[in-house]
Amino acid sequence: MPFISEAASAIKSRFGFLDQASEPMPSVRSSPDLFKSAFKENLRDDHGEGSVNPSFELSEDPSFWKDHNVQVIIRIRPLSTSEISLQGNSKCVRQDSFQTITWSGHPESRFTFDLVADENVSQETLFKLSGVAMVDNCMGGYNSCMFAYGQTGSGKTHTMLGDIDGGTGRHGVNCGMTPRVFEYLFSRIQKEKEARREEKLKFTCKCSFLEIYNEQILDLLDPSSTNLQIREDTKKGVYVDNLTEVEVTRARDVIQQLVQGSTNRKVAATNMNHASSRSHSVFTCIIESKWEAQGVTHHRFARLNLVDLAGSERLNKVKRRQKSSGAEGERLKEATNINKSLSTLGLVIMNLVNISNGKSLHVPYRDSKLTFLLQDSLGGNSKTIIIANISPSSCCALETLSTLKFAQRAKFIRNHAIVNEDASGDVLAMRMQIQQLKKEVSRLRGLVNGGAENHESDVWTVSFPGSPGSFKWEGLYGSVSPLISDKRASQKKEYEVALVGAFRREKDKDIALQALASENQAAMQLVGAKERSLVFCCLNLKNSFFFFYNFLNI
Ligand SMILES: Nc1ncnc2c1ncn2[C@@H]1O[C@H](COP(=O)(O)OP(=O)(O)OP(=O)(O)O)[C@@H](O)[C@H]1O
Repeated sequence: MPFISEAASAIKSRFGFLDQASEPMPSVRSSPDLFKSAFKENLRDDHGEGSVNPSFELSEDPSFWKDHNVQVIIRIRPLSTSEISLQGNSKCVRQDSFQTITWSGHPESRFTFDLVADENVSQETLFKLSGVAMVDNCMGGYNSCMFAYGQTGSGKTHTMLGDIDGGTGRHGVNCGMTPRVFEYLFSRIQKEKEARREEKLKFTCKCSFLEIYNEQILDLLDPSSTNLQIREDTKKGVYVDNLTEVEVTRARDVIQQLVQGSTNRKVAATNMNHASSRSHSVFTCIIESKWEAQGVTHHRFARLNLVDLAGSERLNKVKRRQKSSGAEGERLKEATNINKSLSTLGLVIMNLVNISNGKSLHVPYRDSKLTFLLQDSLGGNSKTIIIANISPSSCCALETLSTLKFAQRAKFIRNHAIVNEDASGDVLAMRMQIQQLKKEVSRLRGLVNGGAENHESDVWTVSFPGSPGSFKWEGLYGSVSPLISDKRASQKKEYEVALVGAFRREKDKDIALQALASENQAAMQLVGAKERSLVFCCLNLKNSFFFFYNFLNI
């Protein structure tokens, strides 16, 4: 499809892809391979042959998302030719294992993450390690978010979008996370629908695509709209007012939206002469499903956010470049806005970490559009993956250290993801559900009250909106080590979230039950009234009959 390939090249330039010819990435033959044998085949697929030597065992933990809601991955891109011409092959980082990386400046600093992916980790492998689980989480009803962080040119767009080949329907080696995620999402939807045909399982997926440029939200699927506003709603959560939502039923629809949105970004870029890196982009898909089981209709909902953040840049660099290019203050304004929103992001993360360590702090979500929009993904109801992209070159040592520090802090964020699910149905089925929910509540209560050690100084009481009563939480902030206290705090939070969800569902069921009961009562009254009017009619008829009978006899 010529449209797709034209637009694909538009995306590449709009999103800051450099032409491979002008900026070739040398292949690093001697670097270590991160993969377990399970991934070698994919690596061969992508690279044409198994040319890399494994040295780090990559251990994927299938139960990771059961115990965690935030995953932090470091992705190291290959050295670029310009970096090689500046500093040769000199690197500022050294990878020690599949989870640890050392920044080799002064002082030397070692960092541990959920995964460190070096320059040999293919797009496909990265997708298998993070994208697959993210889609699975969404299918399970969890809000999910992936965002790419890093300095300008560190590989964020390569990771999130890569090269799009919308025409053939097959992924190229450099195809990024987003197209792969949707390809997998729709294949899973198809399989689920086939496997659960008797439950009448139905899915609806709606996409939107926006950018935050100079603290203004622009709809990339409707270029005529400007400065859209963020709203908050108890039911919908945080959303952007008047943002175009397009229903999609297959991966190709999504790619079309990506292409369309990215082309709109390119037009803006041509007119305003700003590059892709000057805006944050957020591609969102809302996945809703509906099915029937035991007379109850279930609804499930999940929001998937894929975020390509603008790259940070030191302002003195921008000023220097501005002087040499003669560009007006626009570039500086962009860079200032980007740095401001990224530092708000950093502050939000720092405060969230301090809160999870027991401090009481305000989280400045509303200080930037980015953090306001992503507040559920940061410390809220979401399972979140942060891919921090870095350049290994010594000439980016300070930027790389700053990204590693950011990622390190982000590792301590505690999110509280819950399954977004609801059910409605007939009275009997709902009664059964209430019974089950009551059992769930008493089980959770037992866990909360019985699971913790008894620290008398730490007894406190919590009550939830709509809950039948309050419950006691004992022994949280006693003389325990910060690590244990942290674990307990997070467990407690999880129980709290589960309880709130259970109480909310129980309350909803009670309300629905009451509504049905009053409907029933009204129906009974109606029947009563009908019966009375029928008796009245019969009496009238009888009287009339006797009247005519007597009349005729006369
Ligand atoms: N893992 C990788 N393997 C091969 N090439 C890569 C990798 N990561 C990035 N690149 C290349 O590096 C260049 C810069 O990457 P990219 O445009 O993705 O950076 P970015 O972080 O999005 O930059 P910006 O913030 O300016 O938008 C591109 O040519 C891209 O193809």
